[in-house]
Amino acid sequence: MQVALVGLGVMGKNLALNLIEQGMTLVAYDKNPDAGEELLSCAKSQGMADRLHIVSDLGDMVKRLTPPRSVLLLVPAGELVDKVCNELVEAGVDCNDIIVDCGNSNYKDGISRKLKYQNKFEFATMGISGGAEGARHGPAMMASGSEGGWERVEPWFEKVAASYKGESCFARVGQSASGHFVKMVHNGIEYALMQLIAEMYQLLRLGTNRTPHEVAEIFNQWSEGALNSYLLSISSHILSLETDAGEALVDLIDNKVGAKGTGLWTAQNALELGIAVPSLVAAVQARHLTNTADTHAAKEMTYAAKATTLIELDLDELKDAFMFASLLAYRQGLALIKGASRAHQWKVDLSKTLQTWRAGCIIRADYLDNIAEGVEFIDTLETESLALRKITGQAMMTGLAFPVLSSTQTYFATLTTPSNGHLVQAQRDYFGEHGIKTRCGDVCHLTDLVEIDAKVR
Ligand SMILES: O=C(O)[C@H](O)[C@@H](O)[C@H](O)[C@H](O)COP(=O)(O)O
Repeated sequence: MQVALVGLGVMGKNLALNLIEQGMTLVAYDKNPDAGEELLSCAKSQGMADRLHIVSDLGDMVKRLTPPRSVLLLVPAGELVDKVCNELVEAGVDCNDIIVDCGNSNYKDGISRKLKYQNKFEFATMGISGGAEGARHGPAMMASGSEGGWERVEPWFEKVAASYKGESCFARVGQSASGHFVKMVHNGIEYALMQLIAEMYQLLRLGTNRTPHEVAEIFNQWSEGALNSYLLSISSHILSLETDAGEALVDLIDNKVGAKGTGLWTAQNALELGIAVPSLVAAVQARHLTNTADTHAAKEMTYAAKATTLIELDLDELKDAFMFASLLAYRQGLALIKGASRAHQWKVDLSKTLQTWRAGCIIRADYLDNIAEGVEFIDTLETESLALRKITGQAMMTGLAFPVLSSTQTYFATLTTPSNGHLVQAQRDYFGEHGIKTRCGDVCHLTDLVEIDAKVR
């Protein structure tokens, strides 16, 4: 099986070695010739160079591929994807060929590209998760589209991808560009879980005066149980790392957090679709806040450092609260995928989606076993929901910031306690006559129910 790959950055280079290792013959290209050289020497050192052909331009790539061709793109999201697609068209790809955009592209670009290239070649989208390690040894692959080209490459990707309990973590999750939407939401959940773990660390370290090492120990214990997850394990490892001088590695790192866009898109699309994912949105804004100090606005807002308060914490309660909040982050993400699939008629298969998240990806976690049975069980977790409420209250008393923990508690409380929406509706009708709906279902105005002599001016 011959396949081509454009883009030999961190993900591209590692996926290339994985594809070759799985028996594919690979034609690879990167506009930076050093990237090709580096891949070739890696392949040589692993005795796999015979199935690798580095080409110096896309024209040569197309010539070397036996039709029908399969080309994977792992280039930065944006106009570069179109530049490569157009060059491949000039080089001779045709309607029998499939080009799969595997980068973190915005799904909206995926939708427009499917239309744009429909008479030139099959354009398909696939989200790949797992970082360098995942790409090399088995990533999660969230593909989409029902075109003929997939049947040709699917058996190979099922081998290249991670597997969980004998099942591949490659799947076509739905129609159109839903593969990129699902990967985007994967990253939105990733943001929330990373921030939640950082908040647990902050609460333990500054709220109870523990060292990074002691926090690493606690996370380690949690990883031995149902809370085992990739992000918790790497956080425990990071917190245990020290310099030769005995300094905690984390204390050498600046607090400003980067972001490449998928988290932001998740928040934007949720707001556009009117689907509440407060934990995922809070995680995006938490990153923005770490960069606020540099913004002009901050220069006008000088907040003197505030003292924090130490608290006593029940570690079992903290663990239950963390578990519950983590489950609710997935729940919000799955609700967003469901809502978008309905809005775009993508027929996204949530169980296939969850299967792709079982191994290889960044948000892989043992408790996905439970979620795969359906998220309803979350409502039965009384002890954990009480723990989240209690821990959130205690955390607030420290004076430290817990944007994801608190927004997750609020999300659950909003879904499980009486709403205050009736007053907000009354306010809207009072000043804007926007109308209200009574509990009996009648649509009217306040003045249809009571006499209002004089409104507040
Ligand atoms: O699933 C993955 O393998 C990662 O999510 C990967 O896609 C990348 O590391 C993120 O895009 C980083 O995103 P930020 O730069 O926005 O944190």
